[in-house]
Amino acid sequence: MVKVDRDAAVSGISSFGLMRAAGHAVAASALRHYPEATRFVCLCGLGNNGGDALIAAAALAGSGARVAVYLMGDPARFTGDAARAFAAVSIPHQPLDTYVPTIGDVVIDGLFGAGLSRAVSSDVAALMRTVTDLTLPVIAIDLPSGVDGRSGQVLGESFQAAQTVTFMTRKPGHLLLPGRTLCGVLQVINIGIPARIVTSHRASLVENTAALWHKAVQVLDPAAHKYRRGHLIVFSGAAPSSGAARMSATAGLSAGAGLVTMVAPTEALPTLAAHLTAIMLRPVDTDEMLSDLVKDTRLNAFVLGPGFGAPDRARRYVAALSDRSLVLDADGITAFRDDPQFLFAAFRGPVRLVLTPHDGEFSRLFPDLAADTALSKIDRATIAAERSNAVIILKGSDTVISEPNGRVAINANAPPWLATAGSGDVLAGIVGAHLAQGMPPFEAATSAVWRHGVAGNKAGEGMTAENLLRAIRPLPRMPSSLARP
Ligand SMILES: NC(=O)C1=CN([C@@H]2O[C@H](COP(=O)(O)OP(=O)(O)OC[C@H]3O[C@@H](n4cnc5c(N)ncnc54)[C@H](O)[C@@H]3O)[C@@H](O)[C@H]2O)[C@@H](O)CC1
Ligand SMILES: Nc1ncnc2c1ncn2[C@@H]1O[C@H](COP(=O)(O)OP(=O)(O)O)[C@@H](O)[C@H]1O
Ligand SMILES: [K+]
Repeated sequence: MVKVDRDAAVSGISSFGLMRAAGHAVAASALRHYPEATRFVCLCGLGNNGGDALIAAAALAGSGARVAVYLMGDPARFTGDAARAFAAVSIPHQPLDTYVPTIGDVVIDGLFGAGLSRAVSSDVAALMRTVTDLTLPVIAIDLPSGVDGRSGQVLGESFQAAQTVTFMTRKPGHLLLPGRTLCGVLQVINIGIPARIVTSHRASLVENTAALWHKAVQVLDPAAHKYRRGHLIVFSGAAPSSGAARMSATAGLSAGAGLVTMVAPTEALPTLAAHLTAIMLRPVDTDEMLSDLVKDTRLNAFVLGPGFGAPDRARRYVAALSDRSLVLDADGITAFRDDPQFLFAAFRGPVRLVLTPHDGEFSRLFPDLAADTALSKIDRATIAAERSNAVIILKGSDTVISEPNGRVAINANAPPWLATAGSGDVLAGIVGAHLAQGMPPFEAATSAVWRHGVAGNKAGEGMTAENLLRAIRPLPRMPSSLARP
């Protein structure tokens, strides 16, 4: 946004005009959401976030509302547009430390926005806690103060906003946890910067929507046959833990792989056969049997890990699959905890590995990245993708998907009830189906995470992973079907 602002200024757009538009948008939101407020309390830092709050205060006062303004520091230190706003706005103001939060107040939070660079001071943190304890509604300008817009992390303490009004586009801190929750309801307001300037700086970090992958979705022509839709192989572990892989396989078939074969130890076949119908079975007990299997080049993609157990065997099988498209999940990831470099070295060259770790599994392959609290989830996924030469799906409610050349997507459509046993197995199967259909790994992964979220919303709260399987829907092939649930 700093670059966007700079280009907007170069193209002749008045930066003070943008601040005025921002402040008016905040005032409009305050009046719309809290017509019953006893008073609006505008808390102003000394940066442009405070400038926005001063404009909002003037607009609210101009509309007849009762307004109080508290400044964090000496107003002589205002510079640039914020100084101009201070000069233009003639509202009485008081020092921030004299503010006594009172029931009936609606707080307009203009302390810090994009410029937050260190933990908030202890007095500000104490004020934030008092406002939270009194459950006063907070309208955050750009970001709840205390939330780092780059990472979504809280620096010291933050407001819990009821509403957040941001400008032009969402930033990572609006989508990543805990920032996303602290924003409350997010409004993105166009303050008049041309879209071409915003998109020219979008760089490689985007929200995961159909725009990212719709062109890679397989189009079924009337002459399609099952082999054209891809043949997916899912590895099963021993019989008692074969449910996870069955869910991956069923998800793969529902997600559109033309054929799915489960490969399993002979002892597990009766159990699998009792549960499966459309999915084929093939016994593999030894490395020789596996090398026979993988001679078939029509097998387009493999999923290994859910319920697999057997770390030694997992490592040998993965080595035998290193020139194929592979989704490595769960036990398949954990199998490499003592020697992640072996895995990464095996998959050099064109990207063909998709890793689907939750945080725990991530820390087994990338312990240094997991331990580094200075890294955001985006940083961790990006470095991990470069290091492993794999597409990384770093799961959670704010799943981040990254690829080795630096593209990163943040997913935002997942409902919290996806946190249920087996839901990750379903995701692995969907990714496998997309790879089997020939989607490039990053597109296969991003579209699978999105589709998993749509299925979760469709299945609804209280769903189990079985319900999720039945809620898998076709992928949109047009960017116009972007609408998020
Ligand atoms: N295109 C846009 O997005 C626009 C953004 N505007 C506003 O401009 C804001 C960014 O303005 P600034 O860059 O001035 O940044 P801020 O207003 O967020 O704060 C910056 C100041 O606070 C200081 N600071 C940082 N962390 C601190 C801490 N923990 N304790 C005490 N002081 C701290 C910084 O040194 C800096 O002086 C946005 O968040 C938004 O509200 C608007 O004015 C209009 C246009
Ligand atoms: N709070 C949450 N909100 C939304 N999605 C979640 C949440 N917690 C987990 N998920 C998603 O649910 C899935 C869980 O996968 P995983 O942890 O591997 O579980 P399992 O091994 O039981 O299948 C992942 O896709 C993850 O992104
Ligand atoms: K703020």
